[in-house]
Amino acid sequence: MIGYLSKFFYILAGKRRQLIFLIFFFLLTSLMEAIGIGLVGPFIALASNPQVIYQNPWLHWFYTQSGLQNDKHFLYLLSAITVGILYFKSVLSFYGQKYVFQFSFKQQGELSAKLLRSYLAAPYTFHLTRNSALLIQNIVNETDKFCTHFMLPFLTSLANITVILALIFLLSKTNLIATLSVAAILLPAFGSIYFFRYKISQWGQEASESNTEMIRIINHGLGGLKETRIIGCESYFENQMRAQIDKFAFALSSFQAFSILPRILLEAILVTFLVGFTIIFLLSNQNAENLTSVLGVFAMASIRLLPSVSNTIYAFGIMRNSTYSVDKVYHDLKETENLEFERGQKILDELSLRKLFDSKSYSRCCLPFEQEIILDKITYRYPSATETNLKGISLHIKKGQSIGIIGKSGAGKTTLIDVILGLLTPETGDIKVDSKTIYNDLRSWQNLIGYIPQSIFLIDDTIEKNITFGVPDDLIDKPRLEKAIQSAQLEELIEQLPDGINTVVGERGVRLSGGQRQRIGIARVLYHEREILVLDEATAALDRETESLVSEAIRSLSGTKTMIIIAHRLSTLEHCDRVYSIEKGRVVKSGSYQEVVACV
Ligand SMILES: Nc1ncnc2c1ncn2[C@@H]1O[C@H](COP(=O)(O)OP(=O)(O)OP(=O)(O)O)[C@@H](O)[C@H]1O
Repeated sequence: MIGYLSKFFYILAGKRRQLIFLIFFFLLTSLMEAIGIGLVGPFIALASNPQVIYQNPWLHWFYTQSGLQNDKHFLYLLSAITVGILYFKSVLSFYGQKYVFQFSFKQQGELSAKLLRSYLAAPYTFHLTRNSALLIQNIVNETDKFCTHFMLPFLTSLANITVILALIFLLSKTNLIATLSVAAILLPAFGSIYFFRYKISQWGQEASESNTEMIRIINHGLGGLKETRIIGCESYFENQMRAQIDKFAFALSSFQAFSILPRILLEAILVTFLVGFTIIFLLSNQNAENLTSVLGVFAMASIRLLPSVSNTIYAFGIMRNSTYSVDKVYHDLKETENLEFERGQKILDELSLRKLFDSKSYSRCCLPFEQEIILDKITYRYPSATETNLKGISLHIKKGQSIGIIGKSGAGKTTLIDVILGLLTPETGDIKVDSKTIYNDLRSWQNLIGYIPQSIFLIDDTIEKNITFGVPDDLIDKPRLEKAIQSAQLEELIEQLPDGINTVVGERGVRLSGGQRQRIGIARVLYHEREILVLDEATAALDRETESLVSEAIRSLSGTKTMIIIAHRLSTLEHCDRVYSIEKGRVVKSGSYQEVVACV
């Protein structure tokens, strides 16, 4: 558990001051509680025999200090102090608990945001090996488990443990043998958690894994709804889901059933002990007055001790059950932090983002680009690939030029584009802009680029938000938006829609045709007015007529923009200044459109 606590403190880095404050707060409330309960014993003894004032040196001292002349008045004063302290403690512990809840749930939100940020900043290769269901599970469920099933029980058990220690100390002052007996009863209950610790962790892991699997199955079934419906395999996904639900239910119910066991045992053993203690006390003919006061303290202590102990045992169980979540959150934060550091890639803060989208300061966010881009002997191999995917590729692109890249399926065109976009880092070779490597400041290089992939990603929002993608509302440039819509041949479509540019396109743009989605992607890149345009089969989804109109719009940019275009339809590359033909990760031919295409 100590190892998990160090992970816990790593995850909560920067919050140590609040944690220390909380721990002190709990110590204070426990102290108040101990004093309150400690006063109950003398109070009962005093009520049944006022002579105790003169027998007990503490009470006698207090009595003389109070200046009261009457035993009864002293009893009233003592009862008022006892009740007052308990009320004060109750108010204090209410606010303490409230603060703990506020702290925990705030941390959950911050942790989810921190994880999302880490995933967004992580290298592209990180995402090539991770299923998004796993990331969703980590951001939403594991952070929830970390906060509500690890941090919250940890903090409340700190409070409970201080109460337990204070009460045991109090008991030991009253009757040492009885205290040792209580300790002997409590130890096996704590021991049961220790004994079953691996099983408890395993149940937690199984529940988490089936949760991830459930998200994955839902993604598959609903994500490919058309295919699912036509093939008729709905029950295939349903059965997969049921299998995971069974696993999840088994893991959760096993843990829940186990976690109440110590509490039930503890209650039974403690009651047996109290009854046994009373009988032994009576049989040994001890003073009944002593018994009343000792039992009074014991009864109060049991009322408070029993819930504290069973809550602590329950909390330990829950924490143990959530260690898998702590591991996952810790692992991903640590891994992405290292990767981010290695790559020097950073996420723009609010101010830099606004600068980037503000046309007045845009150029200051970019790498200076006046002459040329040089790709110098780029080699790249995917982490899971056995063969090198790009083998010493060199390209030379002058500012304002358009180059075309052709090649059979699997030749390495998209891989090359991903290297140019800065998503994949080459094993050897360099990309230079005006003789400066882009790898010293990848973000400034990416700020120069506009990208249109084979299939455009649309958010479930309005057409306007999809075109201006990521631009804060107050920075949306309306005339620029109109111009982009016009150039991407979207005017007619928008006019037909009842809500025009404010029409919501649906998840991944389901309410639009493939060609319309692609044109929104083209409008997006035109709106952002980047210096370099990278088009990966950008017009492939368009019909011939729209394609020629859109291609015309793109072509009209040649000379002003630098373009890197991948196309299967060779006619799309006709206007390119230079065409490169790629085969098995190598440039096999380059030259003018006529020189290269004539050989294909
Ligand atoms: N994530 C990956 N991990 C391992 N290998 C990959 C990965 N992505 C692509 N590859 C391999 O890299 C090679 C080049 O793929 P790439 O997608 O660049 O080809 P392409 O020329 O763009 O093909 P297409 O025209 O069909 O899109 C292929 O052999 C492919 O199997």
